Amino acid sequence: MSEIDLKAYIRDVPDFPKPGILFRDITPLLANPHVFNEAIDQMAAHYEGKQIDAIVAAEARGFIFAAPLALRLNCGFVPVRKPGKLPFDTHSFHYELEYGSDTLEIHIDGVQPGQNVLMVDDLLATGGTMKACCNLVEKIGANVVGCCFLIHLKALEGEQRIAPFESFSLIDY
Ligand SMILES: O=P(O)(O)OC[C@H]1O[C@H](OP(=O)(O)OP(=O)(O)O)[C@H](O)[C@@H]1O
Ligand SMILES: Nc1ncnc2[nH]cnc12
Repeated sequence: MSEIDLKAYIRDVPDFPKPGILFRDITPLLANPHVFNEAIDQMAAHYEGKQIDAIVAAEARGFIFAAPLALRLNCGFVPVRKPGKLPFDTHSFHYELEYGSDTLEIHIDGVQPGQNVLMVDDLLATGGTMKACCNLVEKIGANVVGCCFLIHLKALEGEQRIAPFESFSLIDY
């Protein structure tokens, strides 16, 4: 069991990016290689022994955890990006958030039907982003093995929103 208190490396920034939002800033954790490494180790340990072919994550903060975790689990990393950023043919998906809507894209050959896919992001808030990504992966015919987060903001009920997909987080508020 690790002695590192991961939560101690998250900085609270009130009223960012808007009044009333308490922003959970991951940059102190990222700045410390021992702590960052411990977070990736704990994520990898949770999925040890599971068959995972690929990790899918949305830009930008999701990439930070998805890439090292993919190397640790010896599987591919497939990026989901904002419109117009991916160079090859894409599936595009539009989704509703708590306030407003957004569009994301994935390469058509990024995930193959039948693959087991682990979804990764830095933070689960309303679950809108993750639910949209999971729905897309399933529409392609792949299986979502689980959804892995560094941080889970429980009061926003994102876990219920992404159900029945399983979620796992290292730090809960
Ligand atoms: O559960 P939700 O309500 O969907 O919110 C969580 C998402 O919000 C943040 O990304 P953001 O859109 O701020 O983009 P960024 O990673 O580029 O900062 C975070 O990295 C998650 O992807
Ligand atoms: N409170 C929060 N802190 C950091 N990132 C977020 N993304 C959505 N809500 C957030």
